Amino acid sequence: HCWGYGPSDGPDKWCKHFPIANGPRQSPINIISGQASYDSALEPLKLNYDPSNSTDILNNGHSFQVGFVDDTDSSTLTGGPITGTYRLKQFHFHWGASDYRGSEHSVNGIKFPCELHLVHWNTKYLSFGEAASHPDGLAVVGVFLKIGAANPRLQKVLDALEAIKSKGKQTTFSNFDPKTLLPDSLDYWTYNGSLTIPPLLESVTWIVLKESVSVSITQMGKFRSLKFSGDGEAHCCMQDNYRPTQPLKGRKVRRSFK
Ligand SMILES: Cc1c(Cl)c([N+](=O)[O-])nn1CC(=O)Nc1ccc(S(N)(=O)=O)cc1
Ligand SMILES: [Zn+2]
Repeated sequence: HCWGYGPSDGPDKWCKHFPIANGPRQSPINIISGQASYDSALEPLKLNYDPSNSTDILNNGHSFQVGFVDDTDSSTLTGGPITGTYRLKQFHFHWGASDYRGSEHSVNGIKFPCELHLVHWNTKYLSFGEAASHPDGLAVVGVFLKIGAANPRLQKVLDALEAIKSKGKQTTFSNFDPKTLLPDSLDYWTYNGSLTIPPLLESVTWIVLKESVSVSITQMGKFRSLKFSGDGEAHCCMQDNYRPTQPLKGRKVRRSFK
């Protein structure tokens, strides 16, 4: 990759190779709750995941992701602000070097230590890659993680990190239900945005949950024990892998809750 999160290849430099970085619908954004308008037409989110669809966990050099087979409609997102059926492709996280930063979205200027992204693609297109090039192609559900009690639902994911410390490492990861990572309430904010890492494609309907889930300081340490670097390269801790918030440029943020 010619991009990363360091001083020479980080978010402020991405526009050199990806001019869309300065586009009209970039993500993430700071959500100002008082300016988000309630839309009674927004439906409840419907997330139906089949745990047998989870396949692997991979350190891709900028985060780690859990992959899902997406050749049938067995793990889907419907309802919410979207029309049609979107299939789960993968989930991953962004986090900070300290507990005071790490999330990509912020709420009234508040950053969280970590943010989970569940990435889905619109089945009106033939594949994720095809969908990623259309304005209604992708839908990502964002969940904030807040420092508190250790989250037992995270433990299976964090235990698997031992096997994928460095870039390119991958191992099997089966029978995991990502629904267990979600908070009780599925109230959400939604807006039209983009991928938050290159190619920064403006094809994402963002669905950011209002309620956070907990993560302990020790569990945060596990995230930070990963490496951006590959085996044999100079060790570079995987942390601060988040993009700063981007200008709203006139976009409206809606909320599903009163
Ligand atoms: C761009 C692309 C294509 Cl096209 C394919 N593919 O398999 O065809 N894979 N990728 C990579 C990918 O998924 N990037 C991605 C970037 C940001 C996010 S985030 N943080 O949720 O905005 C989610 C995903
Ligand atoms: Zn992400």
